[in-house]
Amino acid sequence: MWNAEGLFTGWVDVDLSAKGEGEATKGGDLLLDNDLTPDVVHTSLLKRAIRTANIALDVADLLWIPVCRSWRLNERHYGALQGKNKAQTREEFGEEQFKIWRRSYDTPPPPIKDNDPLSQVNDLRYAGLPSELIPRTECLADVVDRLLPYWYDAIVPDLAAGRTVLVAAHGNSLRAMVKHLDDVSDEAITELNIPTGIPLVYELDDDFAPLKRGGEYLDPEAAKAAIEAVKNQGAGAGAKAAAPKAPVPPVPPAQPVPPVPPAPPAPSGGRRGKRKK
Ligand SMILES: O=C(O)[C@@H](CO)OP(=O)(O)O
Repeated sequence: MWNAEGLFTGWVDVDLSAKGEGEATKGGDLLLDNDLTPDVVHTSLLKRAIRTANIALDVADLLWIPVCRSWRLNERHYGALQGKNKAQTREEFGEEQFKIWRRSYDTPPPPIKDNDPLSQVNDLRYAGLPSELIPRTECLADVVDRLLPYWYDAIVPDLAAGRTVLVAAHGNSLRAMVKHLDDVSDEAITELNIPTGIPLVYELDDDFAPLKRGGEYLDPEAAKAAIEAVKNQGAGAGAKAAAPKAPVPPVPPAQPVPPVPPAPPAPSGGRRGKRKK
């Protein structure tokens, strides 16, 4: 629902829109059409992933399969940007900062305050977690760090037992998973976007490495268009102004340097510095 409204979502438990329900139904059809029969499903603790899985599995008549849920599959925590409008944020802070917050590997958005109504510190579903494990913001590197224990301890054992595993998660938590699977560099991952609702299939070898790098979308044409749409989220009026047909105004010779947008407060958590692959 917040994708439709152009808002940063992160750990806020926003529901599926009618469009999202339609995508999930199509996802179930694609599983059926491709004879893909998951033996087990892993989801985040967020209802948009849980409902996506349920709708798709219902279509495939597989609602009965075992389910595991974990906060480690949750969307990347968007810190103080949660609930903010993407286009407005891009306009206020500029294209570069906007892209850094959305897609950089190791720069998290400013942290959310614990007393912010969109903070998750008092959310019942994380009551069993030590407070320091509940993110106040995350960069993608932080997501890789919290996702990998789940990959090794929960998903790999299912794969090792020969099971077909369905993972229903989120654009950025799945970017973290793909980064691990395909061994994508910290630079290259900034250009990777994962769309909603289109199953992405990885066949893995005995070492749980992909037989085909990048996997395979079950509807490659729809995926291509949807990837572009995700990439351009928040582009709004700026994108229209930059469209090829728009005349490019000449730059006057003595153009004053525009003021640098204010730097966000230093994040309290999150990973900084370069990480090895
Ligand atoms: O808002 C979010 O949580 C994510 C996923 O919808 O958006 P983005 O693609 O901007 O990282």
